[in-house]
Amino acid sequence: MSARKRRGSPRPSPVEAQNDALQRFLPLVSAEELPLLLAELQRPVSQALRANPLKVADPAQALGAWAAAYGWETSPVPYCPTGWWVHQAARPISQTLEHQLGHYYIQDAASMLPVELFTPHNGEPPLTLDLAASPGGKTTHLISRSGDQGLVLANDSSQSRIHALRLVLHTWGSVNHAVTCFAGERFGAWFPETFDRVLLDAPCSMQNLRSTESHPMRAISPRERDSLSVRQRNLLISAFQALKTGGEVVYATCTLSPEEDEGVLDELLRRFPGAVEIVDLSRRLPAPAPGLSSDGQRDFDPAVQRAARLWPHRFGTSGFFSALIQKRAPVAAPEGGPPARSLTREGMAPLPAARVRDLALRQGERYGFPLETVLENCNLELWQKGPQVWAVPRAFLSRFGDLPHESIGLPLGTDTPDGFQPGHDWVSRFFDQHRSGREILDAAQSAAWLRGEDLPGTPQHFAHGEAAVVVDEQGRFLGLGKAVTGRLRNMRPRRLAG
Ligand SMILES: C[S@@+](CC[C@H](N)C(=O)[O-])C[C@H]1O[C@@H](n2cnc3c(N)ncnc32)[C@H](O)[C@@H]1O
Repeated sequence: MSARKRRGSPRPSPVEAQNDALQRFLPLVSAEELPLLLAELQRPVSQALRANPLKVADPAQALGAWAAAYGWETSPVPYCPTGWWVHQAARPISQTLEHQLGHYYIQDAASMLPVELFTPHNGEPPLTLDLAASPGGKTTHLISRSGDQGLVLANDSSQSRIHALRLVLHTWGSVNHAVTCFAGERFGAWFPETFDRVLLDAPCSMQNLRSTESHPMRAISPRERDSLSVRQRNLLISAFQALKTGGEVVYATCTLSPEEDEGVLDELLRRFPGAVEIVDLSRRLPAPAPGLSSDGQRDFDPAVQRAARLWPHRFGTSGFFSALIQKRAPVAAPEGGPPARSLTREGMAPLPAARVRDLALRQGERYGFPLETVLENCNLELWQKGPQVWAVPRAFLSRFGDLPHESIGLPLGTDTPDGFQPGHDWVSRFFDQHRSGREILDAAQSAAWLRGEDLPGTPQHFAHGEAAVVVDEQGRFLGLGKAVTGRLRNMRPRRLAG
């Protein structure tokens, strides 16, 4: 039991925690900016969303259509072309079909900055490591930025947060990713000089000056802060070692504590002199938001001012910190290879070529879906695990084939006694390419279907046990159905019931 509990003193409320943090940060804000910060903190922060270019061909056009349909008042997030604030909403942004389908992700606007900082790739699609990824908001952004080409290795050390990460990536429709669960500190030794991009969205004290219902601020002791900054430093060193020379690391936190922000960058610069280049972000942002030169007790390396410190009044966000770091020279890394467990030991086996051809033929005949072309364009192979068939990234197999993983790629579907049943997330991702085998529902039927009900009556165009792609009158994907005697059985995943 903690000393506080033994003494019976109550924990500071989120508002008290926010006030404490504000008092601590006040000396770091200039006299001219202070009134702006205080005024900003009186305003509620607007919700924001980021559109999914894997599923939405023209994000701006889609945003316009959603705004009209759901009564949203929006404005663009200036540094993220796929991001918008939603200031007013007749229908909440968390309660739409498009949200369920992964057409957009709800994300604080500050959190849209870090991934936008990576330089656009040209040539080979990038090999990306997301070192602390759960629940996966920024992982989806990394996947959008690479067009789901190359590979995103999404890692998080917390087993209890892996399920959420996997779900977010499957809903987003990503195929070229793998999920692992290791301490991020190990990657520098396991994979030195390997990745083109590394994102470290570090575990932090969340002293961001905005306490919301979903993310209440809590008080942090100096001891806790110190131990967090040691962890952040070790994670950033590991991220830097795992990066290829010439590659980029983005370091981000959702805290304004200098010990966890500029202080961590300062230590990286000292650790690897001559190898670390902190990129000047002043021209990359709509207005300057420089890092601090000092925390009041010690002066930092002047290079850390090139980072972005988002006091809430800069862009109307929560407090946030981000830096883009380039690797100019190789650095020493501890020795030690990664653990290995073959895919066969995981119960996975490559699908024989004849079975792939057969599946492709049936998918083509029934849904007009060009399976082999999609596998080729996305650089995927089909593997079987139990009754499930998975589309697995070749980039994972060739580089990390034996690395124990939590999941890789996306399920294409499942073998059932009634034949092959396509996977919901697969069809949702490649919906436009499933041109036939559709069942169109009217408005009343669609509403019932979305409540999880079956559709009464035997569907005409489907053999017994066959899967139908169910759409509404606007042509939106409502899930898959299975034709059985007397009804179309609702196969929407239970997680979407509501
Ligand atoms: C700020 S959150 C990441 C949020 C995520 N990037 C997103 O955008 O949705 C930090 C994450 O770091 C993870 N974490 C904490 N210590 C870690 C470590 N040593 N190695 C890897 N992950 C760690 C936590 O489990 C937590 O999920």
